[in-house]
Amino acid sequence: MYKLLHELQVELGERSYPIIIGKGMLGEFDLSGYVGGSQVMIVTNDVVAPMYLEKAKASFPGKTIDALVLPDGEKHKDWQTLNLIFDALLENQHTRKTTLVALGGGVIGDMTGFAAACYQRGVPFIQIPTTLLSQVDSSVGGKTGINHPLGKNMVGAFHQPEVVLIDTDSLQTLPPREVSAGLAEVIKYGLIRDTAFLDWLEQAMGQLVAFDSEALGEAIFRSCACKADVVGQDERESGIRATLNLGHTFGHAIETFAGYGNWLHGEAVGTGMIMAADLSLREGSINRADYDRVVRIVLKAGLPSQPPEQMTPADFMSLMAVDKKNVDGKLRLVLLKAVGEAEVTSEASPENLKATLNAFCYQDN
Ligand SMILES: NC(=O)c1ccc[n+]([C@@H]2O[C@H](COP(=O)([O-])OP(=O)(O)OC[C@H]3O[C@@H](n4cnc5c(N)ncnc54)[C@H](O)[C@@H]3O)[C@@H](O)[C@H]2O)c1
Ligand SMILES: O=C(O)C(=O)C[C@@H](O)[C@H](O)[C@H](O)COP(=O)(O)O
Ligand SMILES: [Zn+2]
Repeated sequence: MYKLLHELQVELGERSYPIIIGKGMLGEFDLSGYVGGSQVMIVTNDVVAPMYLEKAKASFPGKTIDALVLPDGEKHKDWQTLNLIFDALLENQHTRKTTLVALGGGVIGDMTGFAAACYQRGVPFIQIPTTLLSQVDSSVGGKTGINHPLGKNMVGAFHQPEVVLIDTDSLQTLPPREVSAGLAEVIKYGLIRDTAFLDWLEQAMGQLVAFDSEALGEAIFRSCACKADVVGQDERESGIRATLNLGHTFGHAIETFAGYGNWLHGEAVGTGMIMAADLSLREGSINRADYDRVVRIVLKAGLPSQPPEQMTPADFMSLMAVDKKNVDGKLRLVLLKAVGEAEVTSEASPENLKATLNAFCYQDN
């Protein structure tokens, strides 16, 4: 029998939905009430399927279930793989009443959500995230999409799920590197809006990297609460939601430069948050002790603190020029006003930005 730990609600009027967090949920918790029609298509990958697909099927009693197993990895978050979802839906005669189910990490969640946003002009979908990163971040909020060779998440749609089901037991099979990657987004919430959470993370980090189930459950709950609150205020990123991008302007540039999948998203965000903190220090909005605090917690989570060796300041500048936050050709960055408070600004001094890039890149332009 499952154990329900927490239930939260993302408040978005008629698009509101619950986030259900517990242990032993997969296969035990009945999700069929969230499926409008009779058809379900579970989309997963070749790493997750052997571990969790049969269990996931058992969460939809009474439904006709098809499953699609995609190749694993960030490098497959692309048009070709997305098309495999449409192929499978059409080959199996899925109608407008079908429900897609994303079973896996953020890559599967983003692609399945985007397929759901597009298929026959939009069908419902359910998120069953199985990585720490997807449980604390990507399964909540309705950002869906794929990568383009020239930029991360450049093609996509906002499309909210019907429900997010989080089984914390699934984390026990994750490689340690993936837990660290998920912790980057967890730390992000502390840095942008919750100093009490950051204090807690500093003392709980040892347990978190050691897969302590209770600590992970708490981190997931508090992260989802932060994200649900932000998304509830600003579903389509016209304001406060952009602060969830702390570290991502630098981080997305790193992921694109390195070739999708060579740096994990969370690793790039970890280094990106340190670079954003360095720029915030140069801008005079945080002090040296704050900066050191950011570096310490990122390192304690087992994340990298330097971009790839071959990456130059010019590489950063050209890749950051396609960031989705930019307006009228002007870079907009998320910087720290304090530890626990973030702002989106296009006013960072070009000299300070140059100094940050020079400080972190091994190579000159
Ligand atoms: N939509 C959003 O709001 C949002 C937020 C953050 C990140 N993202 C996106 O999410 C992606 C990163 O997600 P991710 O870190 O989950 O990566 P991922 O989906 O690639 O999963 C990481 C690895 O873990 C494997 N895996 C999944 N569950 C497992 C389990 N329980 N046990 C063992 N292995 C398991 C996967 O197959 C994969 O190899 C990026 O594409 C990023 O851009 C989106
Ligand atoms: O939900 C959001 O909003 C975020 O920015 C969460 C990020 O962690 C996530 O990586 C997101 O996919 C980035 O979005 P993008 O619009 O910068 O591509
Ligand atoms: Zn992210």
